[in-house]
Amino acid sequence: MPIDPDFAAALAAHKMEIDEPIALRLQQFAEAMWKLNENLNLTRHTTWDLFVGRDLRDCLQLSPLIEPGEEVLDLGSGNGIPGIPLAILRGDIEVSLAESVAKRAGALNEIIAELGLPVAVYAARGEDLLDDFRFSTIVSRAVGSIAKFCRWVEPHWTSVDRLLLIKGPKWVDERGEARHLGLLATLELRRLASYPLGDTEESEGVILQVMTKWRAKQLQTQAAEGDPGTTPS
Ligand SMILES: C[S@@+](CC[C@H](N)C(=O)[O-])C[C@H]1O[C@@H](n2cnc3c(N)ncnc32)[C@H](O)[C@@H]1O
Repeated sequence: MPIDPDFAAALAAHKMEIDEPIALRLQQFAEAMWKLNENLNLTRHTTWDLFVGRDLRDCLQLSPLIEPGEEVLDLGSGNGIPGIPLAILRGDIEVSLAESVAKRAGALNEIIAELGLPVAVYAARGEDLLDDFRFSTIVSRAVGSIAKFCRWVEPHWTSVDRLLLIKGPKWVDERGEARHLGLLATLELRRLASYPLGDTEESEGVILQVMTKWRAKQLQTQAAEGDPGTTPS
């Protein structure tokens, strides 16, 4: 299968250089997802320009923030973003997807099978999985506010090291809300990446890392002692 010229043009327009074998896998993902979208309402990003400029941009910003060997859960995977592109971009990590709507989880399973990716799909609420499984990082986009995530994960911080949340410009308001509700008192929130979204000049995407202050301190101590630990700070 050759690279779709419109996909190649969108990558060039957004100044993204991706090795051809990886680009072909990403193309296969987008096409499989769009096919299922006709019945399942998985995405409104149905052009190569939106797929590259929004979806892929977020995934390419997220990818380098994850360490080799990490076990990553995409919570609220929906159309598979960011989890599936992440699994394509990073063969050195283990990706699982959680999607609470059974039909969408079924669609994710179909896409995973078509791409032959070693990714587990759970038709479940992501936070409930933390009763039985452990992940080093939960990644998520467009699922809930910072406050919502703090509440979901609050009883489960022994089952996850950190959250990496992809957010748009409203993240500052969300942080204010979470602070106001006292939900960040024992947590450290850091902005690890910010990048233009291209909608307007001011429109910015960010990747926020949330972890317990206790865990952040532990990682700092490990770094000072020359032990890389399991997740970066
Ligand atoms: C707006 S979609 C976002 C899909 C994708 N992450 C993206 O960025 O395009 C949100 C998805 O999260 C799912 N969802 C919401 N809360 C969830 C939870 N606690 N656990 C698992 N899935 C959840 C919804 O069913 C929906 O499919």
